[in-house]
Amino acid sequence: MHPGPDQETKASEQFGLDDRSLEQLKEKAVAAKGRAYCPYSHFRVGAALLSADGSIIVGANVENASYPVGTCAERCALATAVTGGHTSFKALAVATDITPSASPCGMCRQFIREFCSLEMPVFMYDRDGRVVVRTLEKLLPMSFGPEDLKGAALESGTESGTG
Ligand SMILES: O=c1ccn([C@H]2C[C@H](O)[C@@H](CO)O2)c(=O)[nH]1
Ligand SMILES: [Zn+2]
Repeated sequence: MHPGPDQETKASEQFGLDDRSLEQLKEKAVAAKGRAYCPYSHFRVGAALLSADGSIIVGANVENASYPVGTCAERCALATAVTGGHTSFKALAVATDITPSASPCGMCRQFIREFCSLEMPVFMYDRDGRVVVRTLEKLLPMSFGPEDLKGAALESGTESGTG
């Protein structure tokens, strides 16, 4: 079976997204892939975030001569979105040139967890535009997030953060 547009439509319905927004999100993730700076791995990744206000913020992987310093497309997009004032997100799309599609690395999953709900869908597009979609909860089960720290602060009476 070819999991093409049919599966996308189902996913958009399942997650309450309109088809047009999802199509734009995919197009922008694929376009962002073209902006990747990856002279070391030659592995292009594009990411696009759908903000609650309907705008789309993109990112791509940006590598470095000191290899570990490079950053992934997902964290690039999120940092850009957050510093642009976006605090709530409806979906994330990631695009690569491989098949089957790649999924966000562990570091990115935790980074996404900080700002996005566990129900948020992550659409992963392969080189042919085929998509696999999973919720953040599915990608990062039993996760640790901001509310866990709040619980600790309340218990010890240090919620002001001043010690
Ligand atoms: O989901 C992923 C996986 C990898 N990369 C980047 C990191 C590095 O620049 C290159 C190879 O790992 O791909 C991403 O941006 N996102
Ligand atoms: Zn990553």
